[in-house]
Amino acid sequence: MPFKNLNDVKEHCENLENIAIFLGYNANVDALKYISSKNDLYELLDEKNNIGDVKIDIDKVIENMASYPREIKTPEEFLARLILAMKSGKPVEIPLISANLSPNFKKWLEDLKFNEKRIGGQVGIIANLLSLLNLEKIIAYTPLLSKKQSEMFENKGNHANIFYPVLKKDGKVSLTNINNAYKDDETKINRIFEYKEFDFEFNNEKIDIPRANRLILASRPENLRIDISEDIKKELPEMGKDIDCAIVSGYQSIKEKYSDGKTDEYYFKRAVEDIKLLKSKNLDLKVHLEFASVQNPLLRKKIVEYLYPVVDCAGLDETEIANILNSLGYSELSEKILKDSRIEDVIEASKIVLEKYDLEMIQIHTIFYIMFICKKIEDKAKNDIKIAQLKKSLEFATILASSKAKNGLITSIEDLKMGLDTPYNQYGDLLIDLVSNISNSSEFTEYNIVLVPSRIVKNPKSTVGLGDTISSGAFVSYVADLKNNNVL
Ligand SMILES: Nc1ncnc2c1ncn2[C@@H]1O[C@H](COP(=O)(O)O)[C@@H](O)[C@H]1O
Ligand SMILES: O=P(O)(O)OC[C@H]1O[C@](O)(COP(=O)(O)O)[C@@H](O)[C@@H]1O
Ligand SMILES: [Mg+2]
Repeated sequence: MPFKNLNDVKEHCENLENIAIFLGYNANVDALKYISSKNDLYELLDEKNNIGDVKIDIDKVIENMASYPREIKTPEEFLARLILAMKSGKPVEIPLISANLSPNFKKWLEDLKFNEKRIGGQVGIIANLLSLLNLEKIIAYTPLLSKKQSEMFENKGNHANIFYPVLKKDGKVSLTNINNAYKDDETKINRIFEYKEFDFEFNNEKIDIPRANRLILASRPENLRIDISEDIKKELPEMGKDIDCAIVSGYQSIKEKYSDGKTDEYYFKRAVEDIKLLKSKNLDLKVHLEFASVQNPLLRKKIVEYLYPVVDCAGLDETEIANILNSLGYSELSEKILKDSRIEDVIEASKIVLEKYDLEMIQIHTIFYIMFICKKIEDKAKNDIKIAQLKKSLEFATILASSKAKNGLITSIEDLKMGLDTPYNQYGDLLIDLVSNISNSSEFTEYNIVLVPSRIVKNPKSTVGLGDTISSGAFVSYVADLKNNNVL
């Protein structure tokens, strides 16, 4: 066990303090609605509750559960997807295109009471986490930065360490404290439905929610473009020189077509350029891509095909790897993962993706484990050290996740005691044995498969952002090992 007590965790955090990172592209405000009991759910379904003066048509909810709408335009479509999500206990994210919403759904959403607001989006969540872990420098880039949004970035380290690139009047770009860098932009608000484990009845069926989880209704503002303006873009090579790593994400917001005629291809090509520019003067720069749920299979495939070839590491959850496999034509394997969640299938899927795009490493997080898969180093002694380091990075990530699950937020390094005190889940030993058997099979002789069981919090305060927390914690620890002792 690499971390026996909080001091060991603190010591590990100190290794991260000389790391500088670039984060792009998505931050938003998450408005959270807690669904903690069947009564909270029945209230949403109640025909007479009239949220926004809207009468819910339960027959339509039932019809929509069968048709599984991928885009949501009405309250009944939303409630159908919510019940399906609760039935599965799996993470779900669905885009909301404001222009397409029915007037009823707009009124319903406006009238719905949310419990709290927090920073969201991969960039938002990761910037705040890495700030309190005292990283040297965090360049957090997001195209929209309203005043409200900029204030939600918390410079919590022992020095202000979250910066935003600002174009000055003299034409130079200056890295400015993000709290002072806001523009006249709109605030992007996502609605998060956090449900707990409980059972309920719907349409004469008893549904037992297997796991607390979240459904995200992700806004897609028309003027949000996943892009960096030319003035800032030209500075990327210099920025890249001064950082050790980057985490990119947010491509799930890219649309097939925009009102000005631009297309997804345009933005994907520019996104590839950004990564190449960041790496152009720093060949050691490591780039991690954090995946998210993408409902459109064509766009999902394009994210993978454009971007995986230019990044080093990929982070994703079990549903996301299954969906990628589906887009790449492996529908049978994808179905198996979605249905049975077998680790053997997840490992096979990861190997397919790792090899196809020549990635250095894949990190998968599921409810029961977090796992790295990467190529072995030939020298056995060095490889053993590498395995120990990778394991430590994953341990650190599970501690971060379970601290956040317990408390909703991580407010200081001291909070990590909560995660440290949470035991591994009950399948931990079994999973370690399974992975050890798979690692020893002839198919995996060239690979390290390193797994750490999750520390599941039974009644999590919230679950949104846990994946981002895990991925950034594991990746930054990996980069710190590369930088600080060069064994990997
Ligand atoms: N209740 C939980 N306790 C600890 N860790 C958890 C809990 N629920 C989820 N997790 C971890 O977070 C990721 C979620 O990743 P997403 O990218 O947000 O889907 C999950 O895989 C678990 O490892
Ligand atoms: O797709 P969008 O609109 O950028 O939003 C991403 C969403 O994913 C999150 O970043 C959370 O992701 P995870 O739960 O996978 O860590 C939310 O905070 C945010 O609402
Ligand atoms: Mg995620």
